[in-house]
Amino acid sequence: MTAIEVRGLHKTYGGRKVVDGVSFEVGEGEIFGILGPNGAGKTTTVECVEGLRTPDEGWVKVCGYDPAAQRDEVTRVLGVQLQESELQAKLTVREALDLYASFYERPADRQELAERLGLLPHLRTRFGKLSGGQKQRLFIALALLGDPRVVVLDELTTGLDPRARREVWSLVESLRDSGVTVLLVTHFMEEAQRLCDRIAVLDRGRITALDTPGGLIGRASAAKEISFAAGTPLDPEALRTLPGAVSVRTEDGRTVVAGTEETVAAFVSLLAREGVTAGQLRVADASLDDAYLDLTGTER
Ligand SMILES: Nc1ncnc2c1ncn2[C@@H]1O[C@H](COP(=O)(O)OP(=O)(O)OP(=O)(O)O)[C@@H](O)[C@H]1O
Repeated sequence: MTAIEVRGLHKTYGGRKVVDGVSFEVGEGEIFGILGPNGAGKTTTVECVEGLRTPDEGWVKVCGYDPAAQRDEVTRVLGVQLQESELQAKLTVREALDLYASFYERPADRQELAERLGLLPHLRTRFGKLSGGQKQRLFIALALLGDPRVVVLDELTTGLDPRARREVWSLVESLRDSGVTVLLVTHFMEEAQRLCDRIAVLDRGRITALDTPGGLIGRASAAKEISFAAGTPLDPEALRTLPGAVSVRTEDGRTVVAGTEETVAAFVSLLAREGVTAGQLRVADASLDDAYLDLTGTER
């Protein structure tokens, strides 16, 4: 089953195309990430999915409904994360839950939701007094009040400390486990790598890659990193000319060779040939960070 279908989306502001032919599908129960540099068109794209903006060209379906024309139907199936500025600082958590529950014919059980999101101890706390992690948990609760089949989360963990971020990640995973489809906009590679089943990399309004995190990493020109103690007696030139080697650098007292599977095999042969033992040898997969920089050619 397809939960979200986006076809040939275009949006122009002041003569500049900010979304330029974006198409993708999100399967039911999937966590689908949209990753890209500032101004890539991520928010514009997801706001077209939410029905908050109307595309110049192209169309969107959410659970088969058109967000622009079938608002009521879409409201019933889609949960949208609010931005911080959209809640009054003086509203308590309970009041916010009550207010947003009143928007739905059959809202989810508020008590159960508050419990699931760890908000029970904060029901009487005013929004303005909540920590960053608590605010985000409240936003997730509000997005889930209509018992949606699909939720859109835009930069959910921006500004959170690592512990709060991990808590929010666990919540998103539990959403998926309960069958909810998640469309997630993020700047964080670690977040995308951990949570997303598939990721669309958006750059200057176009999707430049769409794959699983593992698939994207596999496309990085240097899919493997070999590192070892810098004192290991190996000729730098011999390292640079290993087949598939992309770069050789020194980092924190270690020599790091970026390359491919072939580089790793050739490196092992080189050690055997030279009769050298590489101190503190490690071979690691490239990260989504490396793949992202390769795919967008942009610094985040
Ligand atoms: N209503 C608008 N009017 C004019 N320009 C806009 C409007 N909305 C967005 N833009 C421009 O469109 C481009 C894409 O914006 P968008 O917010 O979709 O990008 P983004 O990928 O979400 O960026 P960020 O990661 O910084 O949030 C930006 O250059 C932005 O300035």
